[in-house]
Amino acid sequence: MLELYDTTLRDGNQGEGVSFSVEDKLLIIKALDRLGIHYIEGGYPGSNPKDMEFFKGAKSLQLQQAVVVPFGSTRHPRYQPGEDPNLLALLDTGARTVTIFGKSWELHATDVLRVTAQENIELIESSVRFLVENGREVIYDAEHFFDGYDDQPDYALQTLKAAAQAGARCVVLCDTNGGRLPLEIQEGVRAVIAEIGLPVGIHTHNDAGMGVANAILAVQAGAAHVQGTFNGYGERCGNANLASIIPTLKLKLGIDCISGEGLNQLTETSRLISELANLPHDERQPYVGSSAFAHKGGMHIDAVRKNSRTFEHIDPELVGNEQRILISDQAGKSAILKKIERRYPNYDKNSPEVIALFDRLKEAENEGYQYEAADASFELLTRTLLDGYQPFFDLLGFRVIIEKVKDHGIRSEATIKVMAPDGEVEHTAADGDGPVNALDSALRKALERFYPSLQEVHLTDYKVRVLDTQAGTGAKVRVLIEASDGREYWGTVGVSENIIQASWEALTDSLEYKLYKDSRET
Ligand SMILES: CC(=O)SCCNC(=O)CCNC(=O)[C@H](O)C(C)(C)COP(=O)(O)OP(=O)(O)OC[C@H]1O[C@@H](n2cnc3c(N)ncnc32)[C@H](O)[C@@H]1OP(=O)(O)O
Ligand SMILES: CC(C)C(=O)C(=O)O
Repeated sequence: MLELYDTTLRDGNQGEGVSFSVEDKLLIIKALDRLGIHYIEGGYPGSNPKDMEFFKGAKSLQLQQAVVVPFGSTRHPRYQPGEDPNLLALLDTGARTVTIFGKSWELHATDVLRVTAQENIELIESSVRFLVENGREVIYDAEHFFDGYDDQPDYALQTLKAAAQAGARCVVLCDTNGGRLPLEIQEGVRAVIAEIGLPVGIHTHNDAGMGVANAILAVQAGAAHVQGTFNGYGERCGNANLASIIPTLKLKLGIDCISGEGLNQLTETSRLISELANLPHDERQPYVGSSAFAHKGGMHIDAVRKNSRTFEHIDPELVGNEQRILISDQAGKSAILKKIERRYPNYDKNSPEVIALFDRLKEAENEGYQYEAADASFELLTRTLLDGYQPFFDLLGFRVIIEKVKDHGIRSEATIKVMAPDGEVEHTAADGDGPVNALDSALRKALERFYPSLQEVHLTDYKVRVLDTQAGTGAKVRVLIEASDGREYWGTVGVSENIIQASWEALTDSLEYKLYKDSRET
């Protein structure tokens, strides 16, 4: 069985902008355990009090299968093993498996540790032996193995043999600088397997964009343990991305490293980790990004409607992801049919309704509307054209006042008049941080009496894009709003030369969609 070793919480945490709290780490460990990861590197206890603290909390975790591992280095040349603070910190965690790294490249021994090549071998041997004699299972990470092997193959192998003779359970070959190419990795792994009677692991970085490819080739060359981080977090360009490695191993190479149910949780887990890292999820990530199975070209959408295998390398559900159809000016009638087929199963490409919607879409996109991120506006447009949908409210008028008095702040106020379907007219006013906020508040004030569920809606994103920059301040703008009611997110769009009008369109679509959605649910 191939071992999966996750180092998001240690090497991933070395990535720019990534810093997990103890609580984040505990949540991530539970998610990785549910997924089926075998080893989770939790942190570097010799590095900082937060990581030491983390290992105290980790002891009480009830995990199904994952082993939580602390990470550290071989002893410092200044200390004997029994005095080395870093080795003692590893023992202090109480973990039964520990990982330490040592130098495989003579350059690092002489220029960084400032010891001789032979002294470096002794550091490795004595550190591993000390941990083994203290009852620990040791995973030995050979830092810069491939650079060292390229420079002096015999020396690099000697460092591994020192770890093996001292009792390491497994040696992990690292492409620490991330600059090696797949065939070099394959050759190195094969050479080590031929020389060392231990399971061999792989740990690669992405500095040449080869992180995942290098890990996969290593496994094909016989590596039995693969390290990586979720979402590819890690120092510089990051580590090999486990969210790509795992499905590739399981689905392409048939390596049974994770269960089918585990694999189904891949997208959810990757998103959770982005969330806890407080970083935007990379939607272009293979397998787990929302663009991974999103089709935009009209011909491609036509093909996936006929058979999804034509443009999908795997079934997205296997990794917990889903197919998405993007509506844009590059869509054809098949794209429209795919979007509406559940509600209107009897339409085909020649239905006048479909042609009308297609023509309106092309026109609207030409005017600057973009429905790719505005599914809710597209749904309302569809319902209006195909079913004569009647909106829940009708705007009779609004006025926005922006007032600036010297030495005082700027003030925005909106008044609004709307009519509900029963003919009742509501006239309200509200202040706001800016004109759009004032309009939003006045509109809600007017409508919430009729439709209390609008209180659940909040705007989660507001984006303005200038469409014809050469027109200066007279340019047309596109406003995209994302809203949520805590259960669902939806996007709406508005376009105008007037930013208030564009915002108004997107805003009203967003409230209208909530009412439409609620009416469908009841
Ligand atoms: C490839 C990797 O990702 S390996 C992991 C790298 N991760 C980190 O560095 C994050 C955690 N590191 C830390 O918190 C700190 O560097 C500490 C606490 C470990 C050490 O802090 P300091 O004692 O102040 O040392 P500093 O960071 O300045 O220098 C690193 C020291 O580690 C030594 N060192 C580097 N690799 C090894 C090794 N494999 N074995 C033993 N010592 C090592 C260096 O020689 C240097 O010691 P020196 O100053 O006596 O020459
Ligand atoms: C020491 C190892 C595991 C490492 O982080 C690397 O080589 O990148």
